[in-house]
Amino acid sequence: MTVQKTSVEQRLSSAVGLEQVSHVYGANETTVTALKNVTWSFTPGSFTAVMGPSGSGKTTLLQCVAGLLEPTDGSVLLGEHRLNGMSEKKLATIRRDLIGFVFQAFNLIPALTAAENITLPLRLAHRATDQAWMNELASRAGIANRLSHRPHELSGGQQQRVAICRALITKPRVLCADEPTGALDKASSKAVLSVLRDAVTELAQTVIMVTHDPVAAAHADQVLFLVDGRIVDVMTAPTPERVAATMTRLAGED
Ligand SMILES: Nc1ncnc2c1ncn2[C@@H]1O[C@H](COP(=O)(O)OP(=O)(O)OP(=O)(O)O)[C@@H](O)[C@H]1O
Repeated sequence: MTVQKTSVEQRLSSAVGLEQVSHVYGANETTVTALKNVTWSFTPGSFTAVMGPSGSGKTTLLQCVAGLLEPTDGSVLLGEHRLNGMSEKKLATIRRDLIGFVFQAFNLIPALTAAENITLPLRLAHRATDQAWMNELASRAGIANRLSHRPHELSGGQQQRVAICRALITKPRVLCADEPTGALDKASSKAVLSVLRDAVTELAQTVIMVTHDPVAAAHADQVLFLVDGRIVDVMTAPTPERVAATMTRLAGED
């Protein structure tokens, strides 16, 4: 089954719209088609998990959404901005202002404190720090008493929460997270997922998270399932058991 949303209303009310997005890596006889005609609308203020077998195109999809990768075909719309064909300069500004990205490996700067890591995107953009916002984020993430620590003095879960604060400090419209709990134990994962959930529920963020973990996916409002570069199923109000059952079924069909 291929699930696609195409109505004009859905596109107009979307935080991110993908229209017939395809992506092919490589050239000539060594090409890999990672995404095939994906059309989807991510509703503002929603939490979406993206799942699928290894190599199904999840990271490629997330990178297209974040403007880190230009699809070989189709369009990516970030609200009113169409990313295709945009100059690298404009794209960099859009990424800086409208997108937050969280990686499995945290990617914090070791020599900077947690507070300095969080405010780095603002300093790079020559913007002042809104101290009240910084304090709110840090306290929501439960790291307010860790702000003067360097990354090596923090647990993995705390480092990921710093990374989420860093992604949210610019108040981006969309937060993209690529396996944010992939390197964390159960308790740290839970804490990180609750920060992402709060970002959606209380800060009206749009969160798109790639994960392999059915428990993590169950924190989302909906789960997109990718197989071979296509959305093949969508689940709303997911539970770990239903997500795991769908993954097992899809692996069997693969
Ligand atoms: N830079 C690249 N050059 C060539 N092929 C690539 C490149 N990046 C990804 N691919 C291929 O594109 C396909 C989709 O990759 P992608 O990383 O998006 O999948 P994924 O679902 O995120 O996988 P995983 O769960 O293993 O991280 C795979 O077949 C992969 O080998």
